[in-house]
Amino acid sequence: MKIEHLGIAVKSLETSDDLFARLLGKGNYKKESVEREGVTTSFYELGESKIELLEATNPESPIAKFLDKRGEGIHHIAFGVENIYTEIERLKKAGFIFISEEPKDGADNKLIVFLHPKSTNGILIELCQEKNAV
Ligand SMILES: CC[C@H](C(=O)O)C(=O)SCCNC(=O)CCNC(=O)[C@H](O)C(C)(C)COP(=O)(O)OP(=O)(O)OC[C@H]1O[C@@H](n2cnc3c(N)ncnc32)[C@H](O)[C@@H]1OP(=O)(O)O
Ligand SMILES: [Co+2]
Repeated sequence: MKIEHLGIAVKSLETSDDLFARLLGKGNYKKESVEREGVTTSFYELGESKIELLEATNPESPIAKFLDKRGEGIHHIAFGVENIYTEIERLKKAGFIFISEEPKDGADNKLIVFLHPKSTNGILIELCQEKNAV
């Protein structure tokens, strides 16, 4: 398991892409919308991990609700795992609660699930696995 990405909620990708390009000294490598999640993402490589900027595409988006409640900032930590199904079972046995136990298509060619922050010390944790690894 590794930190695959840090998810950061932003109001405007245009503004934040400029800020992160200046901060990291390089541009994003991908911009991708995932309508099911109500987000447009913008990815930056950072060694073994990535930064995923997230802009809401509609007011019902989890990102829109997060921004309304907490403003811009770190939204979630994504763990990269070898086998998402094995990890779901392991974590369920260890007492963690999933928002949905069924992996879904995420951005950047991943399968993803989320644990509920109430079972993870108030931190939204995402598990993600390369899609072509299954
Ligand atoms: C495109 C996919 C991409 C990828 O990597 O591939 C992504 O990462 S998509 C990211 C956006 N999608 C999600 O976040 C999906 C999972 N999130 C959810 O299902 C909801 O956001 C949920 C269930 C965490 C909260 O939704 P709810 O409608 O219950 O909102 P509330 O504001 O009522 O929150 C309830 C409770 O949870 C706390 N909360 C909400 N968001 C976060 C967060 N990001 N980190 C920590 N805690 C969070 C919120 O403060 C409430 O706590 P309370 O003590 O009741 O105030
Ligand atoms: Co993510």
